[in-house]
Amino acid sequence: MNIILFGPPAAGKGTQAKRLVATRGMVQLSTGDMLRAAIASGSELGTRVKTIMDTGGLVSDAIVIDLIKENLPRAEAAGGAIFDGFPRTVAQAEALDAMLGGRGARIDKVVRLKVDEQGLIERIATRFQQEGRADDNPESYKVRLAAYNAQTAPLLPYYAAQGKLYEIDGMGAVDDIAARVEEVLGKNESATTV
Ligand SMILES: Nc1ncnc2c1ncn2[C@@H]1O[C@H](COP(=O)(O)OP(=O)(O)O)[C@@H](O)[C@H]1O
Repeated sequence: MNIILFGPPAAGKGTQAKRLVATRGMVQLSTGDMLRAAIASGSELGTRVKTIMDTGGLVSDAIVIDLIKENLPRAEAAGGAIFDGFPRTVAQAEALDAMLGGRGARIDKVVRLKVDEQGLIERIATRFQQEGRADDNPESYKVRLAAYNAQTAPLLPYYAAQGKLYEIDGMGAVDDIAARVEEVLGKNESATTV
């Protein structure tokens, strides 16, 4: 099973992805983690993306599509991928469909974590204090939220049209949200339609 965890920045996608890695043995494919690893390693790619990431912009589709492509075989071997922070544009979603299709696979479900904006702002302030991620500062976070609304939110009708979109309440305790995700993954009935 291949799934996408969907939602605005700081919605809790990474936290839920890690739970699914632990409970289901799936592989988390987080383009944000891959890009941060590239920066930490001091690679040429890392140097190229650092400023864009720190200021909250999106890196180019070609870069993140390549990162996903490199990692698909590993997820396939484990029996499934959890896409976290990818796709973020319609072009990325189309490339993902093509890449999976070429391997005889597909996205099975898209789980949207619905969160309120005030909740996100509080989360990000806490995470900035705890983890010190450069792009969690208030200015960059505003840019990330704007990028989500302009470029990523249009993926909701894209996946709804494919009958793959499931929406859950992303507010509350991590365990409660994890239970909602599990419920959706176990479901056979039809997804949200728009
Ligand atoms: N799929 C992607 N397309 C473009 N840029 C990306 C993508 N994934 C990650 N990035 C870059 O990495 C940053 C951090 O992403 P991520 O770790 O997913 O954090 P969050 O979900 O908290 O915003 C993004 O703001 C963007 O600059």
